Amino acid sequence: MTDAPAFGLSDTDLAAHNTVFASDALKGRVAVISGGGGGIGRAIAWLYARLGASVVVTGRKPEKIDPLIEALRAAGHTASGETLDIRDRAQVDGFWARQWADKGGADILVNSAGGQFPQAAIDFSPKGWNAVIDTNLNGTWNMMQAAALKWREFEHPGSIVNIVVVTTHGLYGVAHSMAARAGVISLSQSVAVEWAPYNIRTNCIAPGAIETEGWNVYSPAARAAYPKTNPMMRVGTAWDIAEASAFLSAASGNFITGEVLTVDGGGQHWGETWTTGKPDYFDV
Ligand SMILES: CCC/C=C/C(=O)SCCNC(=O)CCNC(=O)[C@H](O)C(C)(C)COP(=O)([O-])OP(=O)([O-])OC[C@H]1O[C@@H](n2cnc3c(N)ncnc32)[C@H](O)[C@@H]1OP(=O)([O-])[O-]
Ligand SMILES: NC(=O)C1=CN([C@@H]2O[C@H](COP(=O)(O)OP(=O)(O)OC[C@H]3O[C@@H](n4cnc5c(N)ncnc54)[C@H](OP(=O)(O)O)[C@@H]3O)[C@@H](O)[C@H]2O)C=CC1
Repeated sequence: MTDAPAFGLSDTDLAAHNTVFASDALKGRVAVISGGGGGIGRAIAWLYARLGASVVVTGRKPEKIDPLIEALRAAGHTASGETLDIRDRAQVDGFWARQWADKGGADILVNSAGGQFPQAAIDFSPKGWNAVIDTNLNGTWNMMQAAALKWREFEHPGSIVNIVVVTTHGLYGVAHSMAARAGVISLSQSVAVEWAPYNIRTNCIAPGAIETEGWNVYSPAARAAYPKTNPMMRVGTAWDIAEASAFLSAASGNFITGEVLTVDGGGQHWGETWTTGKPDYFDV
């Protein structure tokens, strides 16, 4: 079990957390979750499995994925996984080919793989910029297109949820990620139309400050300010995102496509998040 993470919910928490959904809300569905070993992806894997889905978790590090699969199976759920770098198109295509050839295809894709490092934009190195764009924009696209090609080939309906960030207001020190995620949102809105004839829905979730192990890249001072970045004056949990994602993936989302569901405690309307710490210039 990947228990007792430094930040966020443990497998024990996720196995027992209350849910508003019926236990068969995703019965018989196969859900692929990229970044499934991370904080939000792991919560999504637990919730979807508990709602009856067979979950397939992917990520680069087997040490994050393997214990999760073991824990899900020990709890009686159907789970499998593969190591996969979403930036590597050949790996992505190979994964989707195997998923359809040997593992029963897929109905749902959740792209939770992603991330960035906090730095003032003026100091970005070309390599750092490219790493974040490649991960969040190209990597997400690789997974989306590879999934959609299979859904078109097999004339099978599909649903995609992309986990992005709030790009409209108030998140600073991660301009590379803002650029990439704005790209993912626009892309998702475009293909929501283009792929509607294939019965593929594409939506995004924009989380606010959600306490997960992904917060390790932020300084203690930056993290300490996160609860005050929204009018609810607290941070959210990975479960908040998992339930929003389930809403979009399950039948409750059947008439929703091209949407961005913001789950940020109202932070898009009030508050600001400085991942690098707030510069004195703005501290008036
Ligand atoms: C509430 C707040 C909002 C929260 C939002 C969240 O999403 S939270 C949760 C989200 N979770 C996460 O965000 C997960 C954590 N994030 C990551 O894993 C990475 O940021 C990644 C997504 C870019 C992966 O990149 P990768 O696999 O390629 O890893 P790599 O290590 O090889 O880096 C490549 C290059 O990037 C550069 N560079 C990297 N770090 C720094 C830095 N601190 N400083 C400066 N530059 C940095 C550097 O150029 C480096 O190359 P070098 O110079 O070393 O040869
Ligand atoms: N937590 C928060 O406050 C917020 C999070 N988000 C976004 O939500 C998503 C999930 O975040 P969260 O769970 O908190 O972060 P985590 O860092 O816990 O999880 C992200 C996961 O993505 C995986 N990943 C990163 N790069 C790649 C890659 N190239 N190929 C495959 N997998 C990759 C990592 O797995 P591995 O290391 O094994 O590759 C990691 O487990 C991210 O996109 C994040 O930016 C958005 C807003 C706020």
